[in-house]
Amino acid sequence: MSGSDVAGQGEFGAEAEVFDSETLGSSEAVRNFFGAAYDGVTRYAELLRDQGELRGLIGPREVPRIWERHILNSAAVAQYLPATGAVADIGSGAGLPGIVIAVMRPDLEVLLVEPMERRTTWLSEVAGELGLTNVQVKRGRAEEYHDAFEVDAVTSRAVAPLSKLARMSLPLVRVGGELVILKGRNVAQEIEPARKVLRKYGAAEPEILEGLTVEGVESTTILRARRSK
Ligand SMILES: C[S@@+](CC[C@H](N)C(=O)[O-])C[C@H]1O[C@@H](n2cnc3c(N)ncnc32)[C@H](O)[C@@H]1O
Repeated sequence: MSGSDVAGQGEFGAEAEVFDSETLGSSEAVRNFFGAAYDGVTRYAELLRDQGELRGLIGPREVPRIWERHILNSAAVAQYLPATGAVADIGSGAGLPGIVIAVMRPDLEVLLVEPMERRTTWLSEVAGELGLTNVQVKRGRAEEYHDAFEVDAVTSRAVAPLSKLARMSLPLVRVGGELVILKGRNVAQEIEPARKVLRKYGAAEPEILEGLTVEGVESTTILRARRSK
């Protein structure tokens, strides 16, 4: 994986403060936040820490900040997902946010859409290791599934600018469903260039939603757009 496509290099969360990931991951606030999902999320963080760099899933700089920039960041999206139904995470890569969602929301069916075999192998192994019976790994580009399935929500992080992401993802969202994507702080700038494609696929005006703050770690912004027709 080249440096440029390694997730989490400057896009998410605050750069200034560096937390000790192990300490953060075992803190009371993080335990309380995840509740019943804590053990599963912790196991996933350990797998990423031990194998993520070796398997080309995350860059070396990300290993000490897995909790801060990846787990907590991904967790922010869970609160905005529907109560039940199916969610497709487009471009799951190492499993962010898809695996975190699957652990936190066992009531949701989670489809992990990822074209690279090396990464789908990893995703299937992680799902097996964590005993996630609500995960399906779909190897391929999102566009290849446009006529294959529809879901209640599509999630995505660090895959493409909104205009491109909307084109690849909205055809997978059922009418009444939502695109719920993790974005950097400058997300508002992506809306104008995406308006035409959002209209084409019947998406309502996007909302910009707050992420979350746990133990002083601020996660990134979330953009949500409902498909109204
Ligand atoms: C920078 S990585 C981000 C991975 C993960 N979402 C994260 O935040 O760590 C982008 C991922 O999107 C995948 N991808 C690129 N184009 C795609 C497409 N058209 N459909 C689905 N996945 C795609 C890549 O293979 C890669 O795993």
